[in-house]
Amino acid sequence: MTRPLALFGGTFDPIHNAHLRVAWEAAEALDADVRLLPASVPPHRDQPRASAQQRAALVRAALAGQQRLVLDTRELQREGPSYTIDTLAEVRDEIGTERPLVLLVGADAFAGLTSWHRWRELFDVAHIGVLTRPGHEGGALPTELRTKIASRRCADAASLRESAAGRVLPIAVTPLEISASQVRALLAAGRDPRWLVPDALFANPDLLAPYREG
Ligand SMILES: Nc1ncnc2c1ncn2[C@@H]1O[C@H](COP(=O)(O)OP(=O)(O)OP(=O)(O)O)[C@@H](O)[C@H]1O
Ligand SMILES: O=C(O)c1ccc[n+]([C@@H]2O[C@H](COP(=O)([O-])O)[C@@H](O)[C@H]2O)c1
Repeated sequence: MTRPLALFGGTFDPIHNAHLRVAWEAAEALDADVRLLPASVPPHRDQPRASAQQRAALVRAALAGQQRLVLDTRELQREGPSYTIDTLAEVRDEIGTERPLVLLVGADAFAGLTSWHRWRELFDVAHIGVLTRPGHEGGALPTELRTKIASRRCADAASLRESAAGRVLPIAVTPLEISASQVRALLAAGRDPRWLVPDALFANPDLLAPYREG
């Protein structure tokens, strides 16, 4: 089996240090390349403060200087809600049927999986890596989701190399209690989110401007 490819989608409004650190730790844990995919029109939430192009520019700036985490802008090319099943299907077509593909989601996002568009099909196309997140430990999952994953759970990254899709792996990452909501609130209040977001986001004043405007 070849090395897995991992996809980490998000609204990234804006990207922050927890996104970066957990994606990095997942890349290490899985020995995978990780692509970060800003959603153009995120399903199931209010529309973001910054445009898709602005959020992608923030991700691009945040990732400068390293190669392991890569920006993938494919969701910006599609009309309508950025459904993850469509993204996975596109990537699966590109990489072929054999390579392990891993969808990375935070524990909070995973708990809401049964509300996602064609959620059951996600397991046909990819594995799911569930990243721990402070404040989202151990809550009961919906019964349907528990049933779906009962026989799919695995305990180590090596298991994800045995097939192309269909397993669920919990990935314990450094607990970092940072959220994009917190960063937006600081900026809206005229405060400085330094060291909650990468320094690169301050290099160009335009990057964080959408969050500072009244
Ligand atoms: N601190 C964190 N630890 C682990 N996973 C996280 C963390 N922050 C975000 N994620 C995960 O990153 C993905 C993208 O999250 P998103 O862009 O919505 O950020 P957020 O901080 O949750 O934003 P918001 O506060 O606007 O809801 C989701 O799968 C989410 O669960
Ligand atoms: O496909 C769906 O129906 C779906 C519903 C909710 C969230 N998602 C995806 O999950 C990822 C995290 O979402 P969010 O809202 O926490 O940024 C992001 O890539 C979203 O596009 C996808």
